[in-house]
Amino acid sequence: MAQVKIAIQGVLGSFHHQVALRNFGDQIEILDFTTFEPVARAVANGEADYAVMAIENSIAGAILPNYDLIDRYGLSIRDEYYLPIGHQFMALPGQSIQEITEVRSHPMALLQCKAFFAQHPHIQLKEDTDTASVARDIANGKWKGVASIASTVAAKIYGMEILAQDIQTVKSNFTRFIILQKDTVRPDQSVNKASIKVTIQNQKGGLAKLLTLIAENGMDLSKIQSIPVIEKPWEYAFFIDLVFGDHSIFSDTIEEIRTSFGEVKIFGEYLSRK
Ligand SMILES: O=C(O)C(=O)C[C@]1(C(=O)O)C=C[C@@H](O)C=C1
Repeated sequence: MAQVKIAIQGVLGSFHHQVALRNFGDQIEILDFTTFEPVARAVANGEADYAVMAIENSIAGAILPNYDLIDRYGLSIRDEYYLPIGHQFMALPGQSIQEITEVRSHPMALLQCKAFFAQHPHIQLKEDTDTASVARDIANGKWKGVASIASTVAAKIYGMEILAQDIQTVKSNFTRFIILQKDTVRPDQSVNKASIKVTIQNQKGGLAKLLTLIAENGMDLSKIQSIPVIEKPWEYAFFIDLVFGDHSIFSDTIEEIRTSFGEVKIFGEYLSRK
């Protein structure tokens, strides 16, 4: 039987890879890419069945460009996954932290460890494609003086020594990933979360009106993110996550938003995994 193809950003041992395994099991084919855009494209053109995509982190915040990718490539959200993230500071075995002059990692990983590097100003920070690929490159190139921030799994795979454990600024650190597919997911009535996009013309009290409508319908707004509408300078679209108890209340709310604001795009209706 053909294996399910999952597109991810990052290599074996990256956090995306770990979510793909936890969500789909190990009988999968991984299509790995160095950036997020080809991940979205692979799902849109049918090369991959699903994508795993990080969307926000509890320390570093939202990965804004990914909202735009979901929108532009017309992808649907079928599920979400919250992965606890522990960042390990690792290098070739036998070195001390004092001997490390450079650390390379994914920009989101570097952001999550800002406090640690403030205490080690002799280490230069460099952005790279993903956490695990740097561990792999250090191992292959036998680079001394260079470290990576990656997972314990990546340290094991690439034979790195962990010099400092769990260096993220706050120990309890989570990244929320979404699982994407090309076709619209047909939700059943048990779903209790939805991701939508509403565009509001710049009018007095527009956003307040939208938020009031959501609150008055008893919906829990779990996330709101404004993204500029690039063709129309200074106009914004709002990406909103709603959590609800009753699906019919969600449907009614969407109708009310459509009546007041025009187009509402639904990216997906799924189960909240928080
Ligand atoms: O570099 C990795 O290992 C990734 O999977 C990327 C990524 C991200 O995009 O945020 C995933 C989780 C962590 O927040 C840090 C990096």
